[in-house]
Amino acid sequence: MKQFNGAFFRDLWRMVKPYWWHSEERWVARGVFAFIILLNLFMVFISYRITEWYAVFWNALQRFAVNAAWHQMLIFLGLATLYIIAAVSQTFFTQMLEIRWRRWLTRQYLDSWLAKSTFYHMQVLGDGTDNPDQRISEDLASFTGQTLNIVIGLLSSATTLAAFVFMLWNLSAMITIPWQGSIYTIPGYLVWAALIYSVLGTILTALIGRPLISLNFNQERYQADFRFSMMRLRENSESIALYGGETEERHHFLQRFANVYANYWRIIWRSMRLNWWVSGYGQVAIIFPILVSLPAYFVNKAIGIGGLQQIASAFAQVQGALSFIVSSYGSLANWHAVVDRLRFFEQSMDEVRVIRETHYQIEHKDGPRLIVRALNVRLPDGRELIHHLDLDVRRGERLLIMGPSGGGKSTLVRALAGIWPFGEGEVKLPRSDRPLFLPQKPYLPLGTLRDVLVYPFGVPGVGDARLQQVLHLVGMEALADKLDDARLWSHVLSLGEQQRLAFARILLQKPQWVFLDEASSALDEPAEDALYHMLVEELPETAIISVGHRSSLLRHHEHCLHLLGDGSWRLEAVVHPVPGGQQPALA
Ligand SMILES: Nc1ncnc2c1ncn2[C@@H]1O[C@H](COP(=O)(O)OP(=O)(O)OP(=O)(O)O)[C@@H](O)[C@H]1O
Repeated sequence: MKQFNGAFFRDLWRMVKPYWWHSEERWVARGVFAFIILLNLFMVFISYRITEWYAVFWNALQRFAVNAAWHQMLIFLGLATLYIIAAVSQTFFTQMLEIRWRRWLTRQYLDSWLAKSTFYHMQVLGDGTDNPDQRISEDLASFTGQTLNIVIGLLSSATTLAAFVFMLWNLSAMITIPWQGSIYTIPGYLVWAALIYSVLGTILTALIGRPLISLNFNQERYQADFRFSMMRLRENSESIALYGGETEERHHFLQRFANVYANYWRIIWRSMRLNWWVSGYGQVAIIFPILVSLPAYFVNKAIGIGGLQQIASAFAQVQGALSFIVSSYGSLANWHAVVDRLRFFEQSMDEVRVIRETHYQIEHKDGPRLIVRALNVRLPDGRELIHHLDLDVRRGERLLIMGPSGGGKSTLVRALAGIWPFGEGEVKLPRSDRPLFLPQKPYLPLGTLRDVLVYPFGVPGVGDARLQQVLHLVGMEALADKLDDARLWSHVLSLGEQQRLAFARILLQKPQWVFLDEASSALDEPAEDALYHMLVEELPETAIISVGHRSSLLRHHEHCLHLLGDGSWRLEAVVHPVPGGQQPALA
């Protein structure tokens, strides 16, 4: 069992406070919560009245008082109607509060996760947070739902318990026990009987059922493992089919399913033991309150059938309230785990923020062109990839970055884009220009081909004719009539075709600055050549900064930055020969 210590409650408070104390929705939330508590108190009051009603109604039946019995029927109808209205409203308002709280938290978490590329930095730093998507989609739902249910459930059980303990205490005065010629009254006799019976019963239920908590927890884990293994097959279907790895994969799936199967049998056996006990205990609960009240009924005839019914009903209420409190430890353990996971996720985001603020000394400023001054690019462990880089690129100029594999070319592009958090120096770029950064593997969002083409900024007012023209320019005219097809484009198109679409994006967005990180590496040389030609022709004002390995790219660039792999670098002008002459060379 997890510890409900100071640290846990501090964590919980940090998660609860922003919505209930600072958010713009706090007054609505508090109002709805107060109303739910009022409804709860009202329901306890009605239950109390119904329990009293038992006595009056059954006594009327015992006396054969027809009119009184009918009258009591009408009273019951009124009480039951009120109870139903309160119960339905309580569920409605609780669910409303839950979804509003969840919406608010989801927005907060999404904002923190997406802000300043935190999602990317968490991955770069390998901070150990598994599945942030699950934290946001599932854990936030569990957190809001469970927190409200636990708080409201415990409050309502405590008031029920107090009300019916009070009732049983008063009824106890009527019960006298004859013993060796004298008559005794035990103060609160029924209360003690109810408490001892319910507490013992619920503790035993809890002890027998306790292993089910970890068994159910494991079951979820095994199921998730099983599902995840199949998801990997879906993601890597082509490679697995090419390798012919089906037998191996089947073996893995069945191995994982074996865990699901074995654990489920443990659940079956444990549930059976629990059911023996719960059914027996439930049956005895019907007779036990009557049994302890019989002396009062038979010996001194202080209570009638009605009194017995009232006692039985009050007993059931006390038992229900106590068993909620005792057995809620199961949901409490689950709730604790959810709070831990969310706090861990929050802390990871905070840590990334701190690291970014302390390590990120690459200043990004507004400037007339791309100006890089004294830029050191580092790895997360502080190792220097590029030392003291100075660079100046004007609009319309084209720079090629070359160097050995692992020399830091992509990392430099990341640093220029402002998403690489390690290093120091200064990068200036005109703030009003929206630069476009294209990685080697283009990201194709889910949606229609039109959505894919205008990602990420959108192109207001662009018509089909323009989209088709652009597709034609990048050699993808075959897709011209598929603008509204919604497919998993990243799976349908080859890497080269995806890179062509990325070039189409440049033509549509017309950025002033384009950074191409091996963005044409999957194309053959003539195709790459044609795309670069077209780019220069269509967007002569745009600066192009490319990363590439092929020397054939030199002919499209005016300067070449060589990263030498040891941190040093060399900037050279590309000498373009007269048409028809040899390949371009470096000065
Ligand atoms: N998140 C990271 N954590 C640690 N090291 C990293 C991380 N990302 C990149 N590196 C390291 O930084 C170095 C430079 O990587 P980068 O991708 O910039 O090289 P590159 O010059 O673009 O290589 P290639 O030509 O193969 O694409 C590599 O040694 C790589 O392992």
